[in-house]
Amino acid sequence: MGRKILLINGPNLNLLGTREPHIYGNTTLQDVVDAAQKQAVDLDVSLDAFQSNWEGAIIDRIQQARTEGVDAIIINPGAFTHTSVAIRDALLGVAIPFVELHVSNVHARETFRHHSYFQDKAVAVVCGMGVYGYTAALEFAAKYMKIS
Ligand SMILES: O=C1C[C@@](O)(C(=O)O)C[C@@H](O)[C@@H]1O
Repeated sequence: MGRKILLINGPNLNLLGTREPHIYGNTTLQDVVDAAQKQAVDLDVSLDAFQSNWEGAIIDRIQQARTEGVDAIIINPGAFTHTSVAIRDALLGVAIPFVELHVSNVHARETFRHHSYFQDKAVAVVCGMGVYGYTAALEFAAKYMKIS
């Protein structure tokens, strides 16, 4: 088995597929996770997926990742992207390389979405590819991302 990858989705991403479909599309989070699990088998990596609407739960999950030997994290922090120093600190605290992911092109939206507390620390930032971004990020994390 290859790398151990953790996929984290933050607040309101449980509503994917029904939430503002003109922005986020019609694919549900369950569909995204199922497709990612199939892709993980093909890529010979182990994938664990976690979603929470709670900042503290996301921080706890990130801290747990260190004890599990997770090699890489893919995170869509949702609105916490633009607010959370605490999640940023958690990612830096565990020192696990991560990819920041957004379904929508945040730079083409409201100005408050242009700033990210993660972008300067992420190995890569994926945005505006719709849910295909999850496929791209997983392939990158499994095959090309440098891990320490
Ligand atoms: O909840 C989200 C989803 C998002 O991270 C995206 O996937 O495009 C973009 C964020 O600005 C927003 O708050």
